[in-house]
Amino acid sequence: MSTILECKNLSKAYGNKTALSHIDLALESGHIIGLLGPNGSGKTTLIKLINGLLTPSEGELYIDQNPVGIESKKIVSYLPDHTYLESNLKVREIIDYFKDFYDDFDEIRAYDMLAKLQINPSDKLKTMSKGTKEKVQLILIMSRRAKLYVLDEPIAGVDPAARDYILDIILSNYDEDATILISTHLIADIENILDEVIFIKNGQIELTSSVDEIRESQGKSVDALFREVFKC
Ligand SMILES: Nc1ncnc2c1ncn2[C@@H]1O[C@H](COP(=O)(O)OP(=O)(O)OP(=O)(O)O)[C@@H](O)[C@H]1O
Repeated sequence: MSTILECKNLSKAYGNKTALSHIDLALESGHIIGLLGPNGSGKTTLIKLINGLLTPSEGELYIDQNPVGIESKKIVSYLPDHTYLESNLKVREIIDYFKDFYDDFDEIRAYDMLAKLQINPSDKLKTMSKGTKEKVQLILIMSRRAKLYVLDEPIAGVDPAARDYILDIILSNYDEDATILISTHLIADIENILDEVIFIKNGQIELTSSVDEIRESQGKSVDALFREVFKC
């Protein structure tokens, strides 16, 4: 197992507003990790730094031993918290774009997941419900053979009945030595697939732990511990 992501004394401020403060973090490959914290705690800021959409105010960030840049972008598959796909396109046209754009895009995997979720590749995005659009975007992101998947609120718009099914599909399609970092508020829905959690509060790491450790040492679920730690 190797370190897929490392933050050293990482800070980010927007003007005089500190969003992340002196974060030290190392993530091992081969795990599914929940990035959990209340609104405004710094999750999206960290995710944007990982993806090179923001630059640190201080400190360093390495992905698979490389600083964030062209090399790291080749191995990170990123699902942002908003839709950016052109809504006038059909799903199969977007798949063609992804194939051209990413060497590691696995078309067969994408069509297989679409079929399992009964999404017609000939449909245009603009004809789909918000939840179905989110499913399509997630399928595209998970169809890359990336080393690190970074998912910002992946199932927020998906109905509860479909969430487990989607999570199963994600799990059955990703390589076991890859890493998934998931930011979510839907902890109870997702905690069964998590190996590790990071609790983040006011831009600082409050806790990093394996899920098993939380259950064994605290005798509670991640969701219950989160509610306790972040009680308003
Ligand atoms: N562009 C910006 N300009 C100024 N402040 C910002 C900007 N983006 C985020 N912030 C601030 O940085 C802090 C962290 O925000 P961030 O979006 O990273 O939190 P989050 O944990 O992702 O929140 P949520 O769960 O609500 O999505 C917040 O206080 C937020 O107001």
